[in-house]
Formats: sequence, C-alpha cells, structure tokens
Amino acid sequence: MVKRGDAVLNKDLWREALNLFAGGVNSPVRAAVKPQPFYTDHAYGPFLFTENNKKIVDYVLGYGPLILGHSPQQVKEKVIDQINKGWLYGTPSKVEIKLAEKISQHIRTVEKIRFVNSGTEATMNAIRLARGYTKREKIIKFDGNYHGAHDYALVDAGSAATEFGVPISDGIPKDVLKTVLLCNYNDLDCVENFLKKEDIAAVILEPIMGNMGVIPADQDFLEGLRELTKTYNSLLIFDEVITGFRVGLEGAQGLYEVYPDLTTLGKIIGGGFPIGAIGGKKEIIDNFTPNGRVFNAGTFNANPVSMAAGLATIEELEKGKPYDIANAAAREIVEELDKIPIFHTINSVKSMFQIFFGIEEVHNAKDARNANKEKYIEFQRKLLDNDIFFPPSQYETIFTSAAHTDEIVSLTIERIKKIASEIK
Ligand SMILES: Cc1ncc(COP(=O)(O)O)c(C=O)c1O
Ligand SMILES: N[C@H](C=O)CCC(=O)O
Repeated sequence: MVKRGDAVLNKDLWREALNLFAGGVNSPVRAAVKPQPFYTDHAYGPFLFTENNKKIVDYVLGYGPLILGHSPQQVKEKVIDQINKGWLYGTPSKVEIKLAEKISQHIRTVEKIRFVNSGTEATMNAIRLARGYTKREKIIKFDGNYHGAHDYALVDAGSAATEFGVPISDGIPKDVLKTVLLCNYNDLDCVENFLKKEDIAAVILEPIMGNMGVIPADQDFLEGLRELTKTYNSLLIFDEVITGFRVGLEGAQGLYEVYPDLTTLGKIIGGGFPIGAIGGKKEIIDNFTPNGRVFNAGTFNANPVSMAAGLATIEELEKGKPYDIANAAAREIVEELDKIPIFHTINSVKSMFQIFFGIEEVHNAKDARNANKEKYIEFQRKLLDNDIFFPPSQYETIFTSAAHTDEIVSLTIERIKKIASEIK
C-alpha cells in the first residue's frame, strides 16, 4: 500500500485527544488499537485513508454497519438528496414509513416498529417494553452477549466491556443487577431453571454472538429458547443489532427459522448513520407511548438522514450481489486461514468471522476467554503494520463487505500468509 507523509500528525492528535477524552477516545474499543489509534481522514470502498496518508484495507467497517463498504454511491446520493430537503423535522416523514415497511417486509416478526438512535437504546427500550407488557421484572441474558451500554445490559457483557476488564460496570445500582440473571450461551438447562423459579419478563440474546468474537448459537438452543419462553409466558428478544440484514435479509432469525417476539436492530438499517429499532408483534409494540404506558421518546428518533441511508442500503442488499461478494470474501479468507495450522479455531457465519488461537472449539464466552488473545493481538498488529485492519480486540467480529472484491481478498490472503510465518 502507498505510504506517504509522517507519523507525527497522528501522535499530535492522540496527545490532544488524551487531554480531551477519557482514555483518548469516545468509545473504548477504539483505544485498543496500539500503540495508539490511527486517525482516519476519509474512507472509500474497502479503504480507510489515514491522516498520515496510509491506505488501509478495513475489516472493521464501523463495527458492522458498512456492509456495502465505505461511502457507497447509491447511499451517498440518497443521503445528499435528503440533506437537500432538510435533516430534522420534528414531525413524521415519508421515509420512516418506507424504511419500516421495508424492514417488516423482510423480517416477518416485525409487524410494528419504533425507531431510536442506537443499538443501546433499542435493547434498553426492548427490555422496558418486555417488562411493561408482561408486568414482570427479571430478564435472562447470556455471558459475553453485548447489548449496548445501559444498566440492564452491562452484566458479564462482551465487546469492550470484556476487553477492558469491566464486564459489570461500576455505577449500576445493586437492585438493578438483581433483576438480570445470567446463563452460559448454548446452555438451555440454566435458562429452564430460572424460568421455572422466577418471574422472567424476557430472555434476551444475540442469536449469533458477535461480541466475544463470532460464536453461533446451536440450532437446538434457539429452538429450545423459543419453546421454553412460550411455556413460561416470557418474551424472547433477539438482539440482531449486528446480524440484522448482515447474515441475510431476514437476519439470524431467518437463517435459523426461529422467530422471537421482539427484535432489536441497529447498524446496517441506518446505512452507517446512527440508528436503532425495536420491532415485534403489534400487540407488544403498541404498548409504547403514546399508545401505551411504556415510555419512549427521542428528538432524533427516525431522523430522516438515517432513514434514507438505511432504505438505500437495504435496496442495494435486495439485489443479492452485495451479499454474494461479502460472503465470498469471508469464505475465501476463512478457507485460507483454515489451511494454516497456527489459526486453531475460526468461527464464521456469512460475512462475519473471528480467529481464536490455542483452543480447539469456541462454543461460549468462557471458551473465548480461554483463547490466546495475546496471540490474536500480535497477529492483528502485524497485519495493521501491513495496512490491513482487523478488529483490535479478540472480542469483536471481523466483517467483510461488498467492496471486498477478489483483488482485495487476494491481497489480504497474501499478507496473512506472510505474517503467519512470523508468528511462533
Ligand atoms: C448485539 C449488539 N447489541 C447492541 C449494541 C449496541 O449498539 P450501539 O453501539 O449502536 O449502541 C451492539 C454494538 O454496539 C451490538 O453488537
Ligand atoms: N462491539 C461493539 C458493537 O458491536 C463495538 C462498537 C463500539 O463499542 O464502539
């Protein structure tokens, strides 16, 4: 890749950032890039172009939303059209209807929807809605599942919460923690025991974990959860903030053919702009204000720019080709990694994968924590030195996009092979 300019610029920015922001960043995982984060000036297709003039192939993709790659023309045009028409109305707009219709056309469990501004808001409101609807207080979540940065989700959370050693955040009232019960992923017995004993409003999970690396649920596990939650009158919430429109138009629920009561969405449905959504059965979603008594509101809810970008993104995905390219890119890289003995376990689903060193099977968060994360980081840093950006944490997902063409994949594989020979 082209290398120009000097490194001083990044260092200066980082020094200033450390004075301005806790840990120098505004979302912790960004500080996991060592020895310091690089600063992006612009991005296009599969590339990030840094402030000190490096061109880096990006497999982080904004932590998932950018399934079409950076600044795709079709999305850009729709966003510019929308900006020309204004970007915040404080009234409903047609584009929110169109995006809602599009989502519910593909995700059959989404009969009605509420748009919010992040995945965090989506899961926070989904949990509140489940509590309001069932008139119960407790929820079950799974070790290592990440549902964003609110009080009810930061209990043995994955992603940066695990990376930075705060799986349970300080500042959460003890009484809140008591309402969140924890099970291991893929462990149905634990769930049944809690459901039998407690008044559980909902079971919430990532149907494919993407925040401890990639860990797919067992088919039996999801089917069992569906059955058990029905039996005990609890709601089943699939957190598809990552998987929604990434593993296919119908999300993970379409892939497994297991259908939840509520689905949380984010990332891809905003085409790279801030978004979150809670979708589900009419009778449940209708409990949100102003119809019902579960409060949700937001100045920026359903903001027209995110709506337009999300709609344009889904319209592109409907053509099928973007999925073909993104999935083929991941498949080809995984196939090559599989041939190299140092990469012990590679979990993958469609355009998501992660590598685990020193462990033969990764089935839950405990397994992921037992992997040799130092080795992953050594590999990730060497790759970055070679202008390929994989996530800076074992507990994130490597993503591919429709911009990861054969040429980019070949280049990536070539560099991986070179680096693999340097890792003991
Ligand atoms: C599965 C899942 N749920 C929720 C969230 C929270 O989304 P956001 O970062 O948009 O608040 C994330 C990612 O951050 C996620 O991966
Ligand atoms: N794993 C997180 C979401 O998926 C990564 C995004 C972040 O925390 O900044």
